[in-house]
Amino acid sequence: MARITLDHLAHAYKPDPRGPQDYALKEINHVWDQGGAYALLGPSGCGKTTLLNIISGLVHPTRGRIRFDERDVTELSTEARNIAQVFQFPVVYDTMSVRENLAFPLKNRGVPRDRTAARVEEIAHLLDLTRVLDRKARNLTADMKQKISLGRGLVRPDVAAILFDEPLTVIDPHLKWQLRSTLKEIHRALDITMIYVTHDQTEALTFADKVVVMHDGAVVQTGTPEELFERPAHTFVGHFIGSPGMNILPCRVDGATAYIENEPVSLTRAYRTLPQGQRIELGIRPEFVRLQERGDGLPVRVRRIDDIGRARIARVELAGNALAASVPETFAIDGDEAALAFDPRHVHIYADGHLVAGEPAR
Ligand SMILES: Nc1ncnc2c1ncn2[C@@H]1O[C@H](COP(=O)(O)OP(=O)(O)OP(=O)(O)O)[C@@H](O)[C@H]1O
Repeated sequence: MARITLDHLAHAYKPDPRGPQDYALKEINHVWDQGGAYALLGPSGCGKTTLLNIISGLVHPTRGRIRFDERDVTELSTEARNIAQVFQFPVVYDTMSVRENLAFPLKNRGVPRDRTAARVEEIAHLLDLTRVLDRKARNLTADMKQKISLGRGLVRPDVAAILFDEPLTVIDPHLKWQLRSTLKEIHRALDITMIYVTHDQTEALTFADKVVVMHDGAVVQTGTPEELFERPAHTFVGHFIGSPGMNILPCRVDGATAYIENEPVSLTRAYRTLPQGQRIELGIRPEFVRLQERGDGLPVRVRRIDDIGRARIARVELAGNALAASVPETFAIDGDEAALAFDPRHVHIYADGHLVAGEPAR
């Protein structure tokens, strides 16, 4: 078990990288605490697998060091790093029984038989595999096989960390929810550092205590699910997390007021020194924008109202910008004219995509 430190780590697949555009992984400095449940979240091609492969030792980084506790492991093989990995597709021995599959990583390392047997029982119990322990893996479904792969990753108690790369890809949708919660419980029970790579925000937010969000080869925010929701550090995080994502609108800011075209929006923070020449935008999540009758608030045109089960979301147009807003249960629309009320505590200001802190408005 270990704390994993990434120290000025960067990677380019090209042999002679010149600018940031040549790096699949731009410089990252990060500490994965011992025992943490982390998700590495981002769209396809953002560099998640590259980073995971650097941690496991499958890829040697172009620059920087990687340490497990105080030990520099940058030059060590995967084997020597003592990392367990679970991939998208099951890695099981078809001719072996489930019990033999689970025992394999321990047998390989010379763990005594009685300890192996007890650990296999424990992991099988956590994954609900007890009743199939003596069946051959060959005859099981893809879901079950992936559970065995998970079990083989989890079975070694001494690993520095377990890395999961999109482990639920082959799992049947109705089982995914169940297995996500199971993995979370297993993390609590085993106290092992786990890093879970996914492009699926639901998987990341259910599994992880801390989520590392990547975009275009760079980490754009590391935070708890609440922090990512409440205070996205980058417009990409606002947009990528949430359903629908954050509304992001071009604006002009004067002290503690933002203007969308000429419509004023009050802010709880003041922005006296916004960077010159950068793209200034306002971000607010649909959950904090309320649709109401024309009168007070920003005038909008309602394009449509979607019922998304737990809420109604209005798609509206404000000064030529498309926005999503919450529709209160009691609100009934007449025609397409309405207004919006922004909760000022949840309005954020961004410069070239990055959150600007501002100061408390007086
Ligand atoms: N072996 C390789 N050689 C050259 N370029 C690569 C290699 N592996 C990945 N890349 C490139 O590096 C970038 C990051 O890829 P990576 O696989 O790390 O992203 P990802 O976020 O894991 O995406 P996905 O979920 O699709 O696997 C992409 O532009 C990809 O094309």
